[in-house]
Amino acid sequence: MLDRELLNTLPDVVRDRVLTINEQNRLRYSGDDQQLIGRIGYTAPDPNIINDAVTALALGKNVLLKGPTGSGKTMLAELLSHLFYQPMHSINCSVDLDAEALLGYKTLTYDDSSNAHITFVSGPVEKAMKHGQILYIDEINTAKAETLPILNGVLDYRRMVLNPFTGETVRAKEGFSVIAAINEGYVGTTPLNEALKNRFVVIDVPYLQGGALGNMLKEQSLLKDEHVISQFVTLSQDLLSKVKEGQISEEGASTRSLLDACDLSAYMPPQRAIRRAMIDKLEDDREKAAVQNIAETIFGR
Ligand SMILES: Nc1ncnc2c1ncn2[C@@H]1O[C@H](COP(=O)(O)OP(=O)(O)OP(=O)(O)O)[C@@H](O)[C@H]1O
Repeated sequence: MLDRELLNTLPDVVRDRVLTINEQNRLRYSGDDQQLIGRIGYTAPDPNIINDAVTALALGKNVLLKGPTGSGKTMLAELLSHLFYQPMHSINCSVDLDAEALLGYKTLTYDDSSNAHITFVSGPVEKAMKHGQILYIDEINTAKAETLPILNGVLDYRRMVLNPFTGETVRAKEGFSVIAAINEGYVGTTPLNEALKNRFVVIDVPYLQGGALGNMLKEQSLLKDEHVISQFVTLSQDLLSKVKEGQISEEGASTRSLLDACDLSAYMPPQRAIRRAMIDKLEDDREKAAVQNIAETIFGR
């Protein structure tokens, strides 16, 4: 079901467009494809995030979600897939990502008479293009610079790619769209090449804060004590101030880690939960001490 409350936050023209695409896709997709349709779960720190991402996609733009680790970029991509009722094919980039991981690979198959055939198994880029569906490219800035140019033609007005393994020129069917995510400045990432970045509309995805964070923690975490949840919201706020002052790195204030700490706190004292889920992940001793101090101020020793 579409989330009516969420849809009502969108301007009329955008909402109508989403409803039309959603309805058309509902009639098109069944079975396997339905399993690739994302879930509702993302809470936006600012309603313009969803509004602008939906608008850009409805206009056929590529969307680049930019934000720190665990800020909900994948969840937002899933929500967009859900809103458009459009299956989503995902690629998790890394330095090992190669053309085969994007486009597909050849393999040997056997028919009923045990005769061997070489068949091509489509990768996520080819599948999303041929079916006119969503391609989600996670951590696009961890891929090797040599691999990404394959995507240039896919991302611009041509919407096509030459598959070197089959010799086929693949053209995207209507409805094909691309959502990518980057985590700028994180270890192991490189700044995204300008030509590639130029092909996207950029949406910033910051960490949730305040009341919206409290509601999300209430909904998603195992912790049900409202007072302790509000203490975690304060912890997050104080951590983000330290991030702004440059005392701790952005991932020290990750919503994902905060959620883990809340879950653990349902079964152990918050201080220990914070150490396991947040402090011990950090490399730098000064950062560890800074988080520890904040936690002690809020939860006591
Ligand atoms: N705004 C949010 N709304 C709902 N859940 C959130 C939000 N932000 C973070 N979360 C929670 O944190 C977890 C991590 O979110 P997600 O995997 O989408 O982050 P990400 O930005 O894609 O992370 P990474 O950059 O590490 O891939 C989710 O499973 C979800 O439970």
